[in-house]
Amino acid sequence: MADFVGALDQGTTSTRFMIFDHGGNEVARHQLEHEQILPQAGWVEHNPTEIWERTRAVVQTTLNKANLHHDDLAAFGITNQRETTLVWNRRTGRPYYNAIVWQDTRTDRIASALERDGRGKTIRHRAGLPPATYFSAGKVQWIMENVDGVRDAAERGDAVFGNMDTWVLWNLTGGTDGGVHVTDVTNASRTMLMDLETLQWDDELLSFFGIPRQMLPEIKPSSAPDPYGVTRADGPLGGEVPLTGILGDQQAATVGQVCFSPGEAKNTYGTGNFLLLNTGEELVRSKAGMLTTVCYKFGDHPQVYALEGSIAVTGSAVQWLRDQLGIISGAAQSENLARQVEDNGGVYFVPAFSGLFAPYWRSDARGAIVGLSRFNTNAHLARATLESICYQSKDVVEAMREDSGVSLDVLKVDGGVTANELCMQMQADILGVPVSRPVVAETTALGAAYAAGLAVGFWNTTDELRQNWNEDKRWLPTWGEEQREKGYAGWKKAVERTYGWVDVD
Ligand SMILES: Nc1ncnc2c1ncn2[C@@H]1O[C@H](COP(=O)(O)OP(=O)(O)O)[C@@H](O)[C@H]1O
Ligand SMILES: O=P(O)(O)OC[C@H](O)CO
Repeated sequence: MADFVGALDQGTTSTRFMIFDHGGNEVARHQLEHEQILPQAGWVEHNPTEIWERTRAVVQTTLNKANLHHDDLAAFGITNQRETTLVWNRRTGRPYYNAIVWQDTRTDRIASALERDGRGKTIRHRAGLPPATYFSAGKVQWIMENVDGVRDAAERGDAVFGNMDTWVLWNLTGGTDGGVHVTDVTNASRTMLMDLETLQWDDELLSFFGIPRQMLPEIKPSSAPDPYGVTRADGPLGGEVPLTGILGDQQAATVGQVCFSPGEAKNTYGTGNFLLLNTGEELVRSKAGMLTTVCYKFGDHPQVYALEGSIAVTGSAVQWLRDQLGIISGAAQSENLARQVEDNGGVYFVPAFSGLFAPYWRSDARGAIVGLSRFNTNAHLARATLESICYQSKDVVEAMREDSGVSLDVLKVDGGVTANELCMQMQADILGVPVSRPVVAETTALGAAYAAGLAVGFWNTTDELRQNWNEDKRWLPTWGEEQREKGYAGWKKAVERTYGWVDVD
């Protein structure tokens, strides 16, 4: 058996390829950003051709950096930004429209109609998701209604739908020349089209959005001993490697953090934040604004479910300070700027750029900075931005406790923002719970590598994977209860100020 496993992480801001050894250690990586296309307020798109080109480039460069070849890889795993929606022509390989990103709010009318006319109740029960702009089905409907020729092509069987896992897999396995059209259960569970119990596309859900079944990829397990396909020899790997793992990126991070037992949770801090709690084989239906989602399904083993608190804007609020306001020149500088002041100076920033996701699900909310006085500076705003990441996480931890009865005794964290030591200290203070970061912070790619490697016997059991997890750093709470309650009360008041800002009806 080859000595390494490769994993592609096609994320919201960048695409990276990483190679891991048997101990779960990183051997090499390369990463490239892609353009965020913002055609109008609330719209976010990616160019799928650019994403495929970036994929080719990162795979080739990583192999070159490590001086490895395709036959050094026992398996290839894919993880991806979830929900982001693409429709392309299976004969020409050409996309009909840019990929509509999960953060995009153009489908707010579609989502609010679902809620008004009662279909939302069926979607909540069957798909485990609230009707919101976030998920794929409304985006497919929008493309069919607004892009010439797509509906006819879909009915003829020419136009196909996929999230980014499916797009990358289709291209890696051959594109118009034999590409496979497949997704995994975790990605399918984010479309609003899959029945969470049967793990199959559901005809009634499809009819809500007018989506013909032949547009959809085949749903497979997240770890597939019978491979989805092999990389084509004239592709970026230059040879055949079995493609045996696919996980949506947040489920991948849960696997990379070895949260294999019910009650174990992780919080990933990237463009947005995503807290997932493993609920085992039990499908827990949320009453507190969490999503029910498939956590993973390894081969023939029963599927494992999770409760998820999805937050749309966290790291991207830091990017906003950099790109739109220009008050920092890089994300890391947010820490230095925020350290210039002792506290938020009364300022709260609710970055509801895409409405509010969990646990509020308010598509009528928009961002607000409140509590300003003449005393405040950029440093207070930087601090309020980092605090907003932590307060939004507290909101979902509270909701999770309500749904599951689980009180976390430690929060496992990962993702780009966890490099920010001040933010992690604030998180421990605001939650009143220790925060723990692992040595291998790239848990998303690692989780996809684990799924792919388990399928081919590179790793044999989840217990073996647990041995690979080691703590890098732990932050302990320093605030008293009174300070914590006062700070949180201010946050809750600020959140209320964002409601009803846009009219979605
Ligand atoms: N030191 C830092 N402090 C605060 N935010 C950071 C820092 N470093 C990176 N980020 C934020 O982390 C995000 C990138 O994290 P990453 O895990 O790569 O995200 P994604 O997988 O969503 O592309 C960006 O939004 C960036 O603003
Ligand atoms: O690409 P990320 O890390 O921002 O994750 C995006 C999520 O999968 C959206 O649901």
